[in-house]
Order: sequence, then structure tokens, then C-alpha cells
Amino acid sequence: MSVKLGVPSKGRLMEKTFEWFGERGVTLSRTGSDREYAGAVDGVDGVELVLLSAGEIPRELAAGRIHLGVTGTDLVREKLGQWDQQVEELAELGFGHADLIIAVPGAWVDVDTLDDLDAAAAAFRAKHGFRLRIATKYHRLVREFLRDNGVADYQLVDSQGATEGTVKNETAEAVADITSTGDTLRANHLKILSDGLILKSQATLFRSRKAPMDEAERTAMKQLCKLLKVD
Ligand SMILES: Nc1ncnc2c1ncn2[C@@H]1O[C@H](COP(=O)(O)OP(=O)(O)OP(=O)(O)O)[C@@H](O)[C@H]1O
Ligand SMILES: O=P(O)(O)OC[C@H]1O[C@H](OP(=O)(O)OP(=O)(O)O)[C@H](O)[C@@H]1O
Repeated sequence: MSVKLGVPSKGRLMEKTFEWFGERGVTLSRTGSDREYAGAVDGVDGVELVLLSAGEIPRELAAGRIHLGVTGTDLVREKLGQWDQQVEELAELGFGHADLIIAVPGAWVDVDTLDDLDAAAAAFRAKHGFRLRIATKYHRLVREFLRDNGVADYQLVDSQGATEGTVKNETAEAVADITSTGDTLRANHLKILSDGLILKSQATLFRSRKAPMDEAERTAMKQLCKLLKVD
């Protein structure tokens, strides 16, 4: 059998990943029609390309269904409990940089820090009879961060996309989402708390600690890691 390498199936992450491997002599490509999720690997034997949603790569690594995978560190830390027991970071790839942050309405002039947010949350509950809502898809990371920073009087509301719009839509008072240029936050009149950085993320090559390998796969893995100068 071959070493399975999971790579994001579309967009900038896929293109940059193809480039990163290409620069190291391993050519990844999509094959078949535009819509067919099939791929090929040239430059090393015994490696198979598996095109997957970036969000599903952590789970596939943890389940041992792929041996290697490229995805954002944010997704691995969010989706896998005790992530470092399930996967190993082989290399940071230097693209896909994004910060997971907490932001509140720019009009909240008295709220600039987590302590301010904690005070605002208590006041909000007293006034409205329900807890201040923070919209996010990063439930695990946000809960851990707020717990470690002593913010308790809030509730998370799930938002799987267009998270910055939830404040305008009045389904949340604050957001925890990734930002890269900051354009989306600015356009939605939100400001980052001065101590509201939860995690700095970038695209990373991970190796599964759970995927068994036969002799041929071990040899292919060694060759690939040598070419990529990782390990
Ligand atoms: N604007 C951005 N700039 C840089 N990196 C980003 C940006 N948006 C998302 N990312 C990163 O890209 C990775 C994939 O994000 P996300 O799951 O939102 O992608 P997607 O295209 O929606 O993928 P999916 O196929 O799972 O729907 C994450 O690690 C994230 O940190
Ligand atoms: O700081 P910026 O450069 O503006 O980028 C940040 C935006 O990019 C991501 O959204 P994406 O485009 O993945 O769409 P989504 O909101 O539907 O997840 C993220 O969720 C932010 O909304």
C-alpha cells in the first residue's frame, strides 16, 4: 500500500501546498475534470494524494486514515483533544497565516481588554437576563482561552461562516474568528481586544501518530521526508 498524503482540495491552501511540495521536487496535481477530486504525486514512489476539506484533515489524521496531512494549526488544535498525542508537526509551511482573535463592536469604548469584557458580560447579563453571546466556530479553543483568562459570564453561539456579520444581525454581541488582513473586522465595525489573541495559525504539515505503516510505506515515508527535508 502507499503513504496517504491529505491536502486541501481547493483554493489558496491547495495551490500554495502544491507550490511548497513542487519547490522540493514533489509534484502534486489534480487529475481528471475540474470537479473530480482525484490527484497525482510525481517525484517520489509510493505516495498517494488524497484531496480533502481542510477542516476534515485533522480527523482523518487522528483516525489514521491518512499518514500525512496539510492543514491550519488552528483546525488541528480545535478539532483534536490532546492533539499532540495524535499528530506530530513536521513543518510549518509559511503560508495560510491567520490569527484567532476575540473582537467586540468598535462602539464599545469602555471595552478594550478581557477584563473589560468580563465586566461588560456581567453588566450585560444583569441588564438583559441572558449571557453575552460570542459567535464562533472555534468552540474548544475559545472556551479554553476564556476559562484561562477568567471570563465566565458568556455563552458561545455557533457560527460556521460570515461570523463577523452576527453582531450586525444581532445574533451575537462579540465574535471569535480568524483574521488575516483585518479587512472583514474593519468592514463590520469590530475591534480586537488588546489581549484577545487566542492563537497564531499557519498551514502546517502534520504526521499521524495513529496510521499504521507496512514496510513499503515506511520506505516511501522516509524518501518523502528526505526530499522535503523534514523529520
Ligand atoms: N482569510 C484567511 N487568510 C489566511 N488563512 C485563512 C483565511 N481564512 C481561513 N484561513 C485558514 O485556512 C484554513 C482553512 O479554513 P476554512 O476551514 O475556513 O477553509 P474552507 O475553505 O472553508 O475549507 P472547507 O473546505 O473545510 O470548507 C484554516 O486553517 C484557516 O486558518
Ligand atoms: O482578515 P481578513 O483578511 O478579512 O480575513 C478574515 C476572514 O477570512 C475568513 O473567512 P472566509 O473567507 O474563509 O469565509 P467564512 O467567513 O465563510 O469562513 C475568516 O472567517 C474571516 O471572515
